[in-house]
Amino acid sequence: MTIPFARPRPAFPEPSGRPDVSSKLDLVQRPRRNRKAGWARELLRENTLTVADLIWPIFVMDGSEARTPVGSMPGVDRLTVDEAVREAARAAALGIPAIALFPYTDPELRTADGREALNRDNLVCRTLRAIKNEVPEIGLITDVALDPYTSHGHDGLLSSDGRILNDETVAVLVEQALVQADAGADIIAPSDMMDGRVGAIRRALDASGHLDAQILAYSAKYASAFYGPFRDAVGSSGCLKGDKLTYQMDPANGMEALREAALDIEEGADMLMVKPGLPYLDIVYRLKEAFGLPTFAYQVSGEYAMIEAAARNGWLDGEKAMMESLMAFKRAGADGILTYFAPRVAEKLARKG
Ligand SMILES: NCc1[nH]cc(CCC(=O)O)c1CC(=O)O
Ligand SMILES: [Mg+2]
Repeated sequence: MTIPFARPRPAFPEPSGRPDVSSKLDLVQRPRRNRKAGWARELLRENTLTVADLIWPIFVMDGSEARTPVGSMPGVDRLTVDEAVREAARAAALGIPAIALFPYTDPELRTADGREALNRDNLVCRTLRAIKNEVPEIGLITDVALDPYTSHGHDGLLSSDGRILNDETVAVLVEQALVQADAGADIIAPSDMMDGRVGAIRRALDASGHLDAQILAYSAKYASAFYGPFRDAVGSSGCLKGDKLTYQMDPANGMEALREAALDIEEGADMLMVKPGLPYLDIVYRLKEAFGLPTFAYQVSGEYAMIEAAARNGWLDGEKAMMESLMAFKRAGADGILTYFAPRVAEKLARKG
């Protein structure tokens, strides 16, 4: 049998008498040679993680000069707009290329139709304008989906018999995307998983002059338990009725991710996203291999929470686990990673020089 990447193995000679314990193995290849010292490991390393690989998701809330911790995400705070501007400036100074914004909407403003998503003065729009004004060099990504704004916590509109209405939802998402682009979003990221939304958003952006607004399509977004802490952060865990299984993907499916991504590319996606991250590295790899489009992975809230929880319990080395998890995304072919660790990683990489 020939083994790829290895030389054919000669048949072992018949044992003759007692084994000679002092004898050396007859090996031509000794892969450990290439790991013998730090300089050799550096020289031969196949992948690198740089600050340019990082996208930082942040949570914004109403008010001023305040931060409130997210209980299930130790180390992560919701930020008022002025604090978000300060953090954006810090991120830009560290070399983080882009920030993704997620709003904690006042529960009073949540409605069945999620109309606050279309308010040109909503939290996301105010944050976009403030950061664009003060930190114009950083890229701004906004999430297109209704869950931060709906009273039922779903990403789309709900019919009276409890179904998520696809085409009706897409019409609202198009408006939401336009409102975000008008307020200064550079990258529009639909995370709702409705069919046809990428094409509809692309056409509307083009028709309104936003030819340069990029679309980062959450093409393969799975119905995942790892979003739990995020739903706390944006305040939708309390109100979410039921589950998202009729629009987010089944964790058992891989081929379906290829079909979803192919459709989004046909419809005009500039970049693809896989979400969650670490449990779905096979999907990252397959999408990158199949399409070669810029492909991102989202190390989601639950992944962050698991590493932080174990680290804070002293069960693992948090810094090392953080770096290893991010390198794994690069090895799988990701062009970048959305991660709540972004500023910590950026600081660590900067210290290394
Ligand atoms: N459209 C909502 C959205 N956008 C990003 C996340 C999760 C991100 C995370 O867990 O960090 C979710 C949650 C969900 O689909 O319920
Ligand atoms: Mg789709």
